[in-house]
Amino acid sequence: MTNFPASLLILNGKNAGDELLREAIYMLRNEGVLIHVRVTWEKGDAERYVEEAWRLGVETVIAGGGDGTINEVSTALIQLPGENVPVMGILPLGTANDFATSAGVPDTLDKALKLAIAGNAVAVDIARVNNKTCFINMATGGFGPRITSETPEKLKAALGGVSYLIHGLMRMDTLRPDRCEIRGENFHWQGDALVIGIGNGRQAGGGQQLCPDALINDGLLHLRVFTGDGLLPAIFTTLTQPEDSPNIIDGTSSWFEVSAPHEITFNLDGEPLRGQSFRIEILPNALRCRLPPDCPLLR
Ligand SMILES: Nc1ncnc2c1ncn2[C@@H]1O[C@H](COP(=O)(O)OP(=O)(O)OP(=O)(O)O)[C@@H](O)[C@H]1O
Ligand SMILES: [Mg+2]
Repeated sequence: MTNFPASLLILNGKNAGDELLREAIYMLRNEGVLIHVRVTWEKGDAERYVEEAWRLGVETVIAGGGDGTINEVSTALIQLPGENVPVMGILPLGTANDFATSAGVPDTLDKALKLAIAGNAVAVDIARVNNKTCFINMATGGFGPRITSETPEKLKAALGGVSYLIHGLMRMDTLRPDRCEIRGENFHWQGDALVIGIGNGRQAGGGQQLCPDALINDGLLHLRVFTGDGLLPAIFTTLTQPEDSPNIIDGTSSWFEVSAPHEITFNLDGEPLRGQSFRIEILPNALRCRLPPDCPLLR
């Protein structure tokens, strides 16, 4: 184990009291593995710790948290200059962990830690919105003020992944289709959209496979639009039997432009972004990530 590359674990503060994790880290250190640990308190902390990791020269920065933590760590990593940019490892400790789950990252602490520290590093894509905000997993968009707001923290803490489903049902009444226009390479669609999913990865919202064919190293974004008149039964059929649904538009492109006469809220790996026009582009091979050898998201 002493030959394992040095790591810095960025632990989302929500998980700071995890005693099993503390034991696992001490055990690794006893075996000679160099692993620093930093704990976040709010947005922005992860970015500073990524810079520190880079200055320390560690080979791996481990994102210990959920999709939001992975988002912050990966976004900060792609901004680092030079050649010695650390690789990203993933320790799934969030509520939904959509990216980690769909990537096949083990959900047991020991296995996930081993993979994060010493797994095979693969170049993966990241998506950038309006030249600024990034997402590594998925952007989901919809109309209505509350549709993509984050599941309340208390509900998440009490119910875990199920809370997304419940919260989703609670806010169904706010779902309403609205006009929008979407362009991409060889792609143009205009109509009434209910939900828009643009994926680098495949699933969001605690297991909803919005872009089932997406790969994180194909240089492409996968688009799925749920169209229709906003009747709830339609979206349930659509989610359960997508192949039979007339309410689905699919597309792939290295970029998409979405514009609408009314405000859309996009949820980028769990963080909201509102606006009327979005340009989303893929940045191919933007960072390296330690993933399982049989990762279903790799081509
Ligand atoms: N100490 C802390 N306490 C509460 N929130 C924190 C803390 N540190 C960072 N955050 C915030 O946590 C959010 C990211 O949480 P993350 O997505 O990792 O977990 P999650 O939402 O529970 O999991 P998932 O997104 O997989 O469902 C960010 O908005 C970040 O600013
Ligand atoms: Mg989150």
